[in-house]
Amino acid sequence: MAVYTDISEGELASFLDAYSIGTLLSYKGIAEGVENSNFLLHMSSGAYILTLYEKRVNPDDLPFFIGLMQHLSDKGINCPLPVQRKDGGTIGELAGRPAAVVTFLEGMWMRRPTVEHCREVGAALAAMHLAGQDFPLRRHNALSVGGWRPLWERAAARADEVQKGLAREVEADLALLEANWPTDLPQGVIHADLFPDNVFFLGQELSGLIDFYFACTDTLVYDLAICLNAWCFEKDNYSFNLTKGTALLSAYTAVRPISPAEARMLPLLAHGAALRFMLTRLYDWLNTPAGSLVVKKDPIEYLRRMRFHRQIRSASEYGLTMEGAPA
Ligand SMILES: Nc1ncnc2c1ncn2[C@@H]1O[C@H](COP(=O)(O)OP(=O)(O)O)[C@@H](O)[C@H]1O
Ligand SMILES: N[C@@H](CCOP(=O)(O)O)C(=O)O
Repeated sequence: MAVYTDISEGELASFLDAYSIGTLLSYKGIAEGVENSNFLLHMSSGAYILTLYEKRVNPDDLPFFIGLMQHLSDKGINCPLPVQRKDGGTIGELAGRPAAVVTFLEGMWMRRPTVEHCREVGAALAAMHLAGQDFPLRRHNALSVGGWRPLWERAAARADEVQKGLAREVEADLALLEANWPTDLPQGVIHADLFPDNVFFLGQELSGLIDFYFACTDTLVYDLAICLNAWCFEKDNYSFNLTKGTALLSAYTAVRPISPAEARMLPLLAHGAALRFMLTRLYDWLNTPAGSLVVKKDPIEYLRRMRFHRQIRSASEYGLTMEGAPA
C-alpha cells in the first residue's frame, strides 16, 4: 500500500476549502502504487484523487506533470484532469508535501492483459506521443542511461545478496548500453512507466492512462520498449509472448509509423528499459524500511527480461513488421 504520509480529517478539510468541489463526504488511502501517497476523496460533487508527492518527485517538476495532464486531456487523451483551486492554482501543500487533486477515472487495470489489451495500449501510447508533440515544457529523464550508473553505485555492493552474480551481469550490461545508447532518434513526451497498473479498461476498451509522474522528454521508441517489457512477457518473466508483441507494435505503428533507424534500436532500448526497472526495483528492495506500507517489486523479474533482450538481434523477434521490409 502506498500511503507514506498520514493526513487528518481536519487538515484535509481545510486544504479542500481552497477548491470548489463541494464538501468532503469521506476519504481513504489507496492500497496501490509505490511512488506517492494517494487518497480517494468522495466529495459532494463526485469522486477525486488526492496525491501527496513523495520522495522521488522533485517539486520543480510538478508544473510539467500537471501541465502535461491538462494538455493531453485537452487533446482528447483520457487521463486525469488536474482540478483548479479557487485562486486558479493546481498545486498546494498538505502535511508538508506538495499536493494536487485530479479527476477520478473509471475503469480497472488488467492483472492478466490479453492480446486485445496489448493492442489497445499500443494505439493509446502512439496517440499520446502524437498529442504530446506540441507540449511546450520539457523535462530531462533522470532515469535514462545517464542516471543508471549513479543509481547502480548506490546498490552495487549489496546486489549479490539479492542474487549471486547479479553485479557481474549488471556491470556488463551497463557498459554495453552506455556505449551504444542512441541519441538521434525522434524525441517527445514519453510516459516512461506505462505498466498495466497505469492503464484502465472498461471491459476490453481502454478507458484511460494514469500516473504521469515519470513522464519526461525522451526517445519516443524507448517508451514503446518499456511497454514491450511491461505487457508482453508471460508470468514466468522469461518468455516473450510474440502474439502480444505483434499486437502492441502493429497497433502503435498504425498510429505512429516508426523509421528503420528506430526499429533497429528497439532491441537495445528494450534491454535498457529492463535494466532501468531492475535498478529502481533493486534499490527499493534494498532500501525500503521494513514495515513500510508498500509492496516491494521483484528486481529479478527484470533481470530475466535483461537476459532475454541480450540475445535479440532484430525488432522482428518482438513481432515488428515494417512495410516493405521482410518480417
Ligand atoms: N485519476 C485516477 N482515477 C482513478 N484511480 C486513480 C487515479 N489516480 C490514481 N488512482 C488509483 O491510485 C493507484 C495508485 O496511483 P499511481 O498514480 O499509480 O500511484 P504511484 O505514483 O504511487 O504509483 C492506482 O492504481 C489507482 O487505483
Ligand atoms: N512500474 C514500476 C514501478 C512504479 O510503479 P507505479 O505504481 O508508479 O506504476 C515497476 O514495475 O518497477
